[in-house]
Amino acid sequence: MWRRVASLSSSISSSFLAQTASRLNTWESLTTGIAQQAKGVIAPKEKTPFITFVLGGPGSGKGTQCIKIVETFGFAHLSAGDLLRREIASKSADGAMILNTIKEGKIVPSQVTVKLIQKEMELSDNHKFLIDGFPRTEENRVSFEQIIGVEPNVVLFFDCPEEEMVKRVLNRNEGRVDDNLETIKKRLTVFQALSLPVINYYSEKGKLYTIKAIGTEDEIFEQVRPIFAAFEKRPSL
Ligand SMILES: Nc1ncnc2c1ncn2[C@@H]1O[C@H](COP(=O)(O)OP(=O)(O)OP(=O)(O)O)[C@@H](O)[C@H]1O
Ligand SMILES: Nc1ccn([C@H]2C[C@H](O)[C@@H](COP(=O)(O)O)O2)c(=O)n1
Ligand SMILES: [Mg+2]
Repeated sequence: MWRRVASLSSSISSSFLAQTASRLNTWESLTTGIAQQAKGVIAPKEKTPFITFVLGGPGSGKGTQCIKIVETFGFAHLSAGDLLRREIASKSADGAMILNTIKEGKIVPSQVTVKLIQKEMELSDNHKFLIDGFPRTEENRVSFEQIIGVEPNVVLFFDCPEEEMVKRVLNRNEGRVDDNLETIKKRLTVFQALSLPVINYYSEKGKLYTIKAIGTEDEIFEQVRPIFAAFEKRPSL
Protein backbone atom coordinates (compact mmCIF):
# COMPACT_ATOMS: atom_id res chain seq x y z
CA MET A 1 0.00 0.00 0.00
CA TRP A 2 1.02 3.59 -0.62
CA ARG A 3 0.84 4.13 3.14
CA ARG A 4 3.07 1.21 4.04
CA VAL A 5 6.42 2.71 4.99
CA ALA A 6 8.94 1.27 7.39
CA SER A 7 10.56 4.36 8.82
CA LEU A 8 10.42 8.10 9.13
CA SER A 9 13.40 8.34 6.84
CA SER A 10 14.09 11.03 4.33
CA SER A 11 12.15 9.65 1.39
CA ILE A 12 9.86 12.69 1.27
CA SER A 13 11.55 15.25 -0.95
CA SER A 14 12.61 18.60 0.41
CA SER A 15 10.49 20.48 -2.13
CA PHE A 16 7.48 18.55 -0.97
CA LEU A 17 8.25 19.32 2.65
CA ALA A 18 8.66 22.98 1.83
CA GLN A 19 5.33 22.98 0.02
CA THR A 20 3.44 21.27 2.79
CA ALA A 21 5.16 22.99 5.68
CA SER A 22 3.66 26.24 4.46
CA ARG A 23 0.18 24.98 5.15
CA LEU A 24 -1.78 24.62 8.32
CA ASN A 25 -2.92 21.22 7.21
CA THR A 26 0.24 19.51 6.12
CA TRP A 27 0.98 16.07 4.81
CA GLU A 28 0.28 14.85 8.29
CA SER A 29 -3.42 15.51 7.76
CA LEU A 30 -3.53 12.85 5.05
CA THR A 31 -1.69 10.46 7.28
CA THR A 32 -3.70 11.20 10.40
CA GLY A 33 -6.06 8.29 9.81
CA ILE A 34 -3.13 6.08 8.94
CA ALA A 35 -1.28 7.07 12.08
CA GLN A 36 -4.37 6.31 14.14
CA GLN A 37 -4.73 2.92 12.52
CA ALA A 38 -1.09 2.24 13.26
CA LYS A 39 -1.78 3.07 16.91
CA GLY A 40 0.37 6.15 17.17
CA VAL A 41 3.09 5.19 14.72
CA ILE A 42 3.42 7.93 12.15
CA ALA A 43 3.71 6.34 8.73
CA PRO A 44 4.81 8.79 6.06
CA LYS A 45 4.38 7.83 2.41
CA GLU A 46 7.34 6.50 0.49
CA LYS A 47 6.91 8.88 -2.43
CA THR A 48 5.64 12.39 -2.92
CA PRO A 49 2.09 12.17 -4.26
CA PHE A 50 1.50 13.43 -7.78
CA ILE A 51 -2.05 14.69 -8.03
CA THR A 52 -3.99 15.43 -11.21
CA PHE A 53 -7.49 16.88 -11.07
CA VAL A 54 -9.61 16.01 -14.13
CA LEU A 55 -12.28 18.58 -14.86
CA GLY A 56 -14.87 19.20 -17.58
CA GLY A 57 -18.61 19.28 -18.06
CA PRO A 58 -20.88 16.23 -17.94
CA GLY A 59 -20.06 13.95 -20.86
CA SER A 60 -16.91 15.83 -21.83
CA GLY A 61 -14.99 12.53 -21.77
CA LYS A 62 -13.15 12.70 -18.42
CA GLY A 63 -13.69 9.06 -17.50
CA THR A 64 -12.88 7.85 -21.02
CA GLN A 65 -9.57 9.71 -21.10
CA CYS A 66 -8.71 8.67 -17.52
CA ILE A 67 -8.77 5.03 -18.64
CA LYS A 68 -6.19 5.85 -21.31
CA ILE A 69 -4.02 7.81 -18.88
CA VAL A 70 -4.08 4.90 -16.44
CA GLU A 71 -3.09 2.45 -19.22
CA THR A 72 -0.28 4.66 -20.50
CA PHE A 73 1.08 6.35 -17.41
CA GLY A 74 0.09 4.05 -14.54
CA PHE A 75 -1.99 6.42 -12.44
CA ALA A 76 -4.61 5.35 -9.90
CA HIS A 77 -8.01 6.56 -11.10
CA LEU A 78 -10.28 7.96 -8.40
CA SER A 79 -13.60 9.08 -9.86
CA ALA A 80 -15.52 11.19 -7.34
CA GLY A 81 -18.78 10.27 -9.07
CA ASP A 82 -17.95 6.54 -8.91
CA LEU A 83 -17.05 6.79 -5.22
CA LEU A 84 -20.37 8.52 -4.52
CA ARG A 85 -22.30 5.93 -6.56
CA ARG A 86 -20.54 3.22 -4.57
CA GLU A 87 -21.81 4.83 -1.36
CA ILE A 88 -25.36 4.74 -2.75
CA ALA A 89 -25.00 1.08 -3.74
CA SER A 90 -23.61 0.14 -0.33
CA LYS A 91 -26.60 1.77 1.36
CA SER A 92 -24.30 3.71 3.68
CA ALA A 93 -25.64 6.39 6.04
CA ASP A 94 -25.09 9.08 3.40
CA GLY A 95 -26.41 6.95 0.51
CA ALA A 96 -29.94 8.37 0.30
CA MET A 97 -28.73 11.97 0.56
CA ILE A 98 -26.14 11.34 -2.18
CA LEU A 99 -28.70 9.72 -4.48
CA ASN A 100 -31.11 12.66 -4.14
CA THR A 101 -28.32 15.15 -4.73
CA ILE A 102 -27.13 13.36 -7.87
CA LYS A 103 -30.68 13.03 -9.23
CA GLU A 104 -31.07 16.77 -8.79
CA GLY A 105 -27.80 17.44 -10.63
CA LYS A 106 -26.46 19.16 -7.51
CA ILE A 107 -23.16 18.78 -5.62
CA VAL A 108 -22.73 16.55 -2.57
CA PRO A 109 -21.31 18.31 0.54
CA SER A 110 -17.55 18.54 0.14
CA GLN A 111 -16.60 16.81 3.34
CA VAL A 112 -18.42 13.64 2.28
CA THR A 113 -16.64 13.51 -1.08
CA VAL A 114 -13.20 14.47 0.24
CA LYS A 115 -13.37 11.79 2.95
CA LEU A 116 -14.11 9.16 0.30
CA ILE A 117 -11.18 10.37 -1.81
CA GLN A 118 -8.92 10.47 1.25
CA LYS A 119 -9.77 6.87 2.11
CA GLU A 120 -8.95 5.69 -1.43
CA MET A 121 -5.66 7.58 -1.44
CA GLU A 122 -4.66 6.06 1.86
CA LEU A 123 -5.46 2.56 0.66
CA SER A 124 -3.66 2.92 -2.64
CA ASP A 125 -0.28 1.45 -3.50
CA ASN A 126 0.17 4.18 -6.05
CA HIS A 127 1.46 7.70 -5.50
CA LYS A 128 0.09 9.06 -8.82
CA PHE A 129 -3.57 9.96 -8.61
CA LEU A 130 -6.08 11.03 -11.24
CA ILE A 131 -8.94 12.59 -9.34
CA ASP A 132 -11.78 12.64 -11.85
CA GLY A 133 -14.73 15.02 -11.51
CA PHE A 134 -13.22 16.85 -8.58
CA PRO A 135 -13.13 19.66 -7.44
CA ARG A 136 -16.52 20.65 -8.86
CA THR A 137 -16.85 23.76 -6.68
CA GLU A 138 -14.69 26.23 -4.79
CA GLU A 139 -15.96 24.56 -1.62
CA ASN A 140 -14.70 21.19 -2.95
CA ARG A 141 -11.32 22.74 -3.73
CA VAL A 142 -10.85 24.38 -0.34
CA SER A 143 -12.06 21.30 1.49
CA PHE A 144 -9.50 19.11 -0.32
CA GLU A 145 -6.71 21.51 0.57
CA GLN A 146 -7.81 21.60 4.21
CA ILE A 147 -8.38 17.87 4.69
CA ILE A 148 -5.70 16.38 2.44
CA GLY A 149 -3.25 19.26 2.78
CA VAL A 150 -1.80 19.17 -0.74
CA GLU A 151 -2.43 20.94 -4.03
CA PRO A 152 -2.67 19.33 -7.47
CA ASN A 153 0.39 19.19 -9.70
CA VAL A 154 -1.72 19.19 -12.87
CA VAL A 155 -5.31 20.18 -13.65
CA LEU A 156 -6.78 18.89 -16.91
CA PHE A 157 -9.83 20.61 -18.37
CA PHE A 158 -11.75 18.78 -21.10
CA ASP A 159 -13.37 21.63 -22.98
CA CYS A 160 -16.34 20.37 -24.96
CA PRO A 161 -19.31 22.14 -26.60
CA GLU A 162 -22.56 21.72 -24.65
CA GLU A 163 -24.38 20.21 -27.62
CA GLU A 164 -21.77 17.44 -27.88
CA MET A 165 -21.83 16.78 -24.11
CA VAL A 166 -25.62 16.39 -24.13
CA LYS A 167 -25.45 14.03 -27.11
CA ARG A 168 -22.79 11.86 -25.43
CA VAL A 169 -24.58 11.68 -22.08
CA LEU A 170 -27.90 10.74 -23.68
CA ASN A 171 -26.12 7.97 -25.62
CA ARG A 172 -24.11 6.70 -22.65
CA ASN A 173 -26.51 3.91 -21.73
CA GLU A 174 -24.92 2.93 -18.40
CA GLY A 175 -28.15 3.22 -16.42
CA ARG A 176 -27.05 6.34 -14.52
CA VAL A 177 -29.89 8.17 -12.72
CA ASP A 178 -28.55 11.51 -13.95
CA ASP A 179 -28.32 10.61 -17.65
CA ASN A 180 -31.59 12.23 -18.68
CA LEU A 181 -32.25 15.57 -20.33
CA GLU A 182 -33.78 17.20 -17.25
CA THR A 183 -30.81 16.39 -14.98
CA ILE A 184 -28.23 17.14 -17.68
CA LYS A 185 -29.60 20.69 -18.03
CA LYS A 186 -29.23 21.19 -14.28
CA ARG A 187 -25.70 19.72 -14.32
CA LEU A 188 -24.70 22.07 -17.12
CA THR A 189 -26.00 25.05 -15.13
CA VAL A 190 -24.07 23.88 -12.05
CA PHE A 191 -20.96 23.40 -14.21
CA GLN A 192 -21.16 26.96 -15.55
CA ALA A 193 -21.90 28.55 -12.19
CA LEU A 194 -19.75 26.52 -9.79
CA SER A 195 -17.11 24.56 -11.72
CA LEU A 196 -15.88 27.20 -14.17
CA PRO A 197 -14.61 29.42 -11.30
CA VAL A 198 -12.46 26.49 -10.11
CA ILE A 199 -11.08 26.05 -13.63
CA ASN A 200 -10.30 29.79 -13.78
CA TYR A 201 -8.58 29.55 -10.39
CA TYR A 202 -6.17 26.89 -11.64
CA SER A 203 -5.65 28.76 -14.90
CA GLU A 204 -4.48 31.77 -12.90
CA LYS A 205 -2.16 29.51 -10.89
CA GLY A 206 -0.58 28.21 -14.13
CA LYS A 207 -1.66 24.62 -13.45
CA LEU A 208 -4.39 24.28 -16.06
CA TYR A 209 -4.03 22.23 -19.26
CA THR A 210 -7.00 22.73 -21.55
CA ILE A 211 -7.83 19.90 -23.93
CA LYS A 212 -10.14 20.43 -26.91
CA ALA A 213 -12.45 17.52 -26.20
CA ILE A 214 -13.86 17.00 -29.67
CA GLY A 215 -12.78 14.39 -32.20
CA THR A 216 -12.15 10.73 -31.62
CA GLU A 217 -11.06 9.39 -28.23
CA ASP A 218 -7.60 8.68 -29.67
CA GLU A 219 -7.28 12.15 -31.17
CA ILE A 220 -8.12 13.69 -27.82
CA PHE A 221 -5.64 11.46 -26.03
CA GLU A 222 -2.89 12.73 -28.36
CA GLN A 223 -3.39 16.14 -26.69
CA VAL A 224 -3.20 14.56 -23.23
CA ARG A 225 -0.19 12.32 -23.79
CA PRO A 226 2.52 15.04 -24.07
CA ILE A 227 1.43 16.62 -20.80
CA PHE A 228 2.27 13.52 -18.77
CA ALA A 229 5.17 12.55 -20.99
CA ALA A 230 6.81 15.86 -20.04
CA PHE A 231 6.23 15.24 -16.33
CA GLU A 232 7.59 11.69 -16.63
CA LYS A 233 10.99 13.19 -17.48
CA ARG A 234 11.00 15.01 -14.14
CA PRO A 235 11.93 13.33 -10.88
CA SER A 236 8.59 14.44 -9.35
CA LEU A 237 6.64 11.80 -11.29
N1 LIG B 1 -14.29 11.58 -28.10
C1 LIG B 1 -15.48 11.00 -27.95
N2 LIG B 1 -16.34 10.95 -28.97
C2 LIG B 1 -17.56 10.38 -28.83
N3 LIG B 1 -18.01 9.85 -27.69
C3 LIG B 1 -17.20 9.89 -26.62
C4 LIG B 1 -15.90 10.47 -26.69
N4 LIG B 1 -15.32 10.36 -25.48
C5 LIG B 1 -16.21 9.76 -24.69
N5 LIG B 1 -17.34 9.46 -25.37
C6 LIG B 1 -18.54 8.80 -24.86
O1 LIG B 1 -19.31 9.83 -24.22
C7 LIG B 1 -19.90 9.35 -23.04
C8 LIG B 1 -19.44 10.23 -21.88
O2 LIG B 1 -18.06 10.03 -21.69
P1 LIG B 1 -17.44 9.95 -20.22
O3 LIG B 1 -18.28 9.04 -19.40
O4 LIG B 1 -16.01 9.66 -20.37
O5 LIG B 1 -17.67 11.47 -19.78
P2 LIG B 1 -17.44 12.16 -18.37
O6 LIG B 1 -16.80 13.45 -18.61
O7 LIG B 1 -16.77 11.21 -17.45
O8 LIG B 1 -18.94 12.41 -17.92
P3 LIG B 1 -19.57 12.52 -16.46
O9 LIG B 1 -19.08 13.79 -15.86
O10 LIG B 1 -21.03 12.57 -16.71
O11 LIG B 1 -19.12 11.31 -15.70
C9 LIG B 1 -19.52 7.89 -22.91
O12 LIG B 1 -20.55 7.08 -23.41
C10 LIG B 1 -18.26 7.77 -23.78
O13 LIG B 1 -18.10 6.48 -24.34
N1 LIG C 1 -16.98 16.38 -6.77
C1 LIG C 1 -18.18 15.81 -7.05
C2 LIG C 1 -18.30 14.87 -8.08
C3 LIG C 1 -19.53 14.33 -8.36
N2 LIG C 1 -20.59 14.69 -7.61
C4 LIG C 1 -21.93 14.15 -7.90
C5 LIG C 1 -22.72 15.13 -8.71
C6 LIG C 1 -22.46 14.68 -10.11
O1 LIG C 1 -23.46 15.15 -10.99
C7 LIG C 1 -22.47 13.17 -9.92
C8 LIG C 1 -21.83 12.37 -10.98
O2 LIG C 1 -20.45 12.69 -11.08
P1 LIG C 1 -19.62 12.27 -12.40
O3 LIG C 1 -19.65 10.80 -12.48
O4 LIG C 1 -20.33 12.92 -13.52
O5 LIG C 1 -18.25 12.83 -12.23
O6 LIG C 1 -21.83 12.97 -8.66
C9 LIG C 1 -20.45 15.61 -6.59
O7 LIG C 1 -21.43 15.95 -5.92
N3 LIG C 1 -19.24 16.13 -6.32
MG1 LIG D 1 -17.31 10.40 -15.60
